[in-house]
Amino acid sequence: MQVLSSISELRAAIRAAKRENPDAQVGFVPTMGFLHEGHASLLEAARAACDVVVLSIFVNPLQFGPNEDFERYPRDEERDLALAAKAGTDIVFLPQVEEMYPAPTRTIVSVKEVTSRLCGASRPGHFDGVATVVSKLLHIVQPDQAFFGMKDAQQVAVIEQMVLDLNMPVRIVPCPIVREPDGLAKSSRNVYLSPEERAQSVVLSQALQKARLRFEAGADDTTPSEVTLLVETKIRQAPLAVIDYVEVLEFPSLQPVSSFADSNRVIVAVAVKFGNTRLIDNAVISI
Ligand SMILES: Nc1ncnc2c1ncn2[C@@H]1O[C@H](COP(=O)(O)OP(=O)(O)OP(=O)(O)O)[C@@H](O)[C@H]1O
Ligand SMILES: CC(C)(CO)[C@@H](O)C(=O)[O-]
Ligand code: BAL
Repeated sequence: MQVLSSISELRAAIRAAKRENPDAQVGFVPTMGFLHEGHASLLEAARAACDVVVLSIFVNPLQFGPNEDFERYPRDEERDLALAAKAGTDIVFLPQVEEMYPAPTRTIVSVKEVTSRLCGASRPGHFDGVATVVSKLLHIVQPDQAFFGMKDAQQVAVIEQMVLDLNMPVRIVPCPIVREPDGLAKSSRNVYLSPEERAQSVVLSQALQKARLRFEAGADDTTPSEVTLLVETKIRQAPLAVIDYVEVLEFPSLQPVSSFADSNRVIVAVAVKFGNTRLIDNAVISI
């Protein structure tokens, strides 16, 4: 496995791999590091579908708000490289901030409408930062396929819209959410939780499970506000949970649903704070 920190070295390595096999399919997994089984599942999906697997680890300052956790975001390069190697990665791109942003960027990629709700509303500017860095990374790596986790379902919708609108020649592959045995979605930020918060964080997945069961019992005789209330009531059973949002929207447009009779696919999306730690989770349900 090659570990590279400059854009020129990375481009040379990908060119060399393509010289060796001109038909090589390049798979790309962008991350912010502190890798866990969720990231490993993306690398394994890339390994299964592609000949060359490229992983990027970059904590992107552009997507963090002024009062967010950029400085304290967990980092562990040695552990990340061991996990990446085990998952079959060929090339790891580990740039410093100065390599990605040698000067203040004057070009921002801003995706409209799909960013107006959920994390787009709670974290102003966040998706401009994500779309800009993902656009840069896609231009640098030029993969055939790029793999993203559905834990960040709005991010998947944003990137799919960007790739469509800007005619980027890459296939976006959404991958399922990997969970802890008790249901909590794996996330680098889970390490911030105190033991008490960790125990209570299980309400997110339990609340989404309740929503799933409600749809299974019959989508025709429920409403978005009833599902929202069901989910909020379950989350409020955790005394330390502070709800940021609970929303039921059409997926992937992320626009409001008036009645389930008119929708094929909806997302029940939640963001909940435990102390300073903000967790997100969702269920995408076909009706
Ligand atoms: N539990 C998971 N299952 C599947 N994919 C995941 C999971 N967690 C993260 N990913 C995916 O890994 C990629 C990189 O995400 P990132 O490095 O931000 O990890 P994270 O654990 O989501 O961190 P954070 O704590 O910032 O939410 C994204 O496409 C993300 O959706
Ligand atoms: C896609 C991404 C690597 C861009 O910084 C980040 O938003 C993430 O880890 O999901
Ligand atoms: N996984 C999304 C990256 C972020 O929270 O900034």
